[in-house]
Amino acid sequence: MRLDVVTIFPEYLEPLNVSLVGKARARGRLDVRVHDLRAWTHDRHNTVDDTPYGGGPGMVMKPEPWGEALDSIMASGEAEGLVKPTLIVPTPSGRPFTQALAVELAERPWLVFAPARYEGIDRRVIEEYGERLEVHEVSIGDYVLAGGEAAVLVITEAVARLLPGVLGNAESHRDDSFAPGTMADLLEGPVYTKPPEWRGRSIPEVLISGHHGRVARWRRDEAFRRTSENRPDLIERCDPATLDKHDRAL
Ligand SMILES: NC(=O)c1ccno1
Repeated sequence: MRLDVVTIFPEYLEPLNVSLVGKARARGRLDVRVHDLRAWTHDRHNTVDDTPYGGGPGMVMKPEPWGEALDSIMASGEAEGLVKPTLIVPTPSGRPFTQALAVELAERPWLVFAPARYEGIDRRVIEEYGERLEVHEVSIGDYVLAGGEAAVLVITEAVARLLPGVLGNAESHRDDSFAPGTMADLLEGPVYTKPPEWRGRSIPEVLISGHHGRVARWRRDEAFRRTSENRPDLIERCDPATLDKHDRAL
């Protein structure tokens, strides 16, 4: 997967050089290219924003630098044999970024991120590229950040960990919270490791029972309990047949 990020704060994306994403890049699973939007400005001040039409607070990101940047990046990808990227625009007014969308995006060969600053990007940029590309305006939560770069880090990690060969154990994301399938979209339950006793706290006996069926049942029940406590909305969403299927599989 190739992944391009256009930003006025390239240094904000330094974390993409470390940990899981950094290792994926080192293994050639991920080709990450960070671009400074100001490279596509032509005035002395490298201007990327201006006052909003209709008045109001703050500034809006100008369409010209974005248009030149996205056209240039698309041309570079096409020169490397890539067809068209999926454009991702992190914004508090986007649709929720979910594990299901992460799974969908992990199947794409090329993602381009357009994290905005200020009050956002001139709408005509989304309209222009929406006619040519698949565009996802996504929110990582019901809060407003100073810019979309933090959301790019979140989305990139959620997608990168799903790429083949990135997670050490290919099974690791099978039981992820929110992962469709065996845990029926329930939250992950509690996890434990050695030592068996810590500050007078022991681990659930079932986990050292050696009885895989009992362990699986315990984990499912704990996932159900934690989901009921923290995200009852997910229980409502659960398809009873899926839950039953999981029970039958235990
Ligand atoms: N909530 C978000 O995804 C977001 C992106 C930029 N600002 O907020």
